Amino acid sequence: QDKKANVVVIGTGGTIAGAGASSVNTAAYQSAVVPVDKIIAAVPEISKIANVRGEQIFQIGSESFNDERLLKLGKRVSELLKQSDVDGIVITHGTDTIEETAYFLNLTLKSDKPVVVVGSMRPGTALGADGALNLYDAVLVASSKDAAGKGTLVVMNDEIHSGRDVTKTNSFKVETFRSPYGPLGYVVEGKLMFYRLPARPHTTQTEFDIDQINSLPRVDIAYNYGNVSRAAYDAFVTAGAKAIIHDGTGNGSVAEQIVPVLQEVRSKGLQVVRATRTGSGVVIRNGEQNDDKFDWVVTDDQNPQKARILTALALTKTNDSKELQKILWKY
Ligand SMILES: NC(=O)C[C@H](N)C(=O)O
Repeated sequence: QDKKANVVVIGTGGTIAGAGASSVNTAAYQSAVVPVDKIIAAVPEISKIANVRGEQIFQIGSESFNDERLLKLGKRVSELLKQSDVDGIVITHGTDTIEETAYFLNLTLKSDKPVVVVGSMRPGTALGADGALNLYDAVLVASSKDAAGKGTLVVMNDEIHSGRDVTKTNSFKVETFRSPYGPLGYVVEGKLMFYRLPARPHTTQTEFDIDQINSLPRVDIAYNYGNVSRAAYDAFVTAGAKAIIHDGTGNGSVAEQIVPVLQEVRSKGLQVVRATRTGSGVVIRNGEQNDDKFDWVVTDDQNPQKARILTALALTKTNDSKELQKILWKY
C-alpha cells in the first residue's frame, strides 16, 4: 500500500470559509469566518487520502487580495514546497480573484510539486454546499504524482483547471469556472483523469522566482465603454502606475478621445497594454490600433486581470516594450 502524501492546506478565507444565517442562504452569507482547521475537520474523508495539516495565513474575502498578500502567500508556499516532508499544497481561497492568485503562483513558484487552489461558491452552511467535495478533490489532486509538473491548478466543481487559463464566468452559480480551451481534466469518484497539458511555460520553466520578488510595480486596469473619459487614466498616472491595462472594447479598440490619452500615458514612461473586455479572444497587434507607431503592447488571450499579473511580473525584469510584448506572448 502506498504511503499517504503530506499535504498542507493554507487557509486564506473566501466563501469556502463562509457561513450563512440559514441553510437557504446560498448567496447571502458572511465569507472568511471559519478557520481552516475547522474546514478540514468537516471533511473527515480527507484523512483517509492524505496526512493533512492546516495553516491560516489570512482570513479575507478574495476581493481584498492585494500585491502584498499575494507575495506573502507565494513566499510561504515556496518555503513549504522546499520541505521534504511536504508533498503538495492546497490553498483555500475566495473564488472572486482565485484566477489571479493561481496565475501568479503558476508563474512564480519553482517546484514541480502539486499546488492546488480551491474555493466554493456556497458557504458550508448552505443546502448543496460545494466546498467539502471541492476540498476533498483538491487534496486528492495535491497528493497525486499525476498532478506534478503541471503548474498551479484550480480544482472546482469536479474539474481540474490550469491556473493560467481558468476564469470565473458567473457571479453565483456553482458552475462558474471555465478555461477557454477546457479544463485539463476531471476528478470523479476519487480519481484524477487528465486529458491535456498546459502549453505555456509555468513554475520551474519561467524567469520569475517568488523568492526573488519583494514588491510588484503598480499596474492598473482602465475599463472602457461608450462615453469613456480620460479620468481613470489620469488618476492611475497620478497614483504612480508603471503600466495601464487598457481594458478595451472588442479587439482592445481605443475610442478617438482616448487615443491621445494613451499616447500621453506612454510618453510619461508608463507601458500601455491593450486588452479586451469581451471575456475571450486574442488582441491582435497593430489590429485596431498602430501599436508599432505608438509603442504600445497587446495581450495575448489573457483577460485584463491576468494581464495585470503578468505585466507586473514582466516589469520586475524589464521596462523595454519589445521585451514586455515577448513576455505577454510567451506566458
Ligand atoms: N465565492 C467566493 O468565494 C466569493 C467571495 N467574495 C470571495 O472571493 O472571497
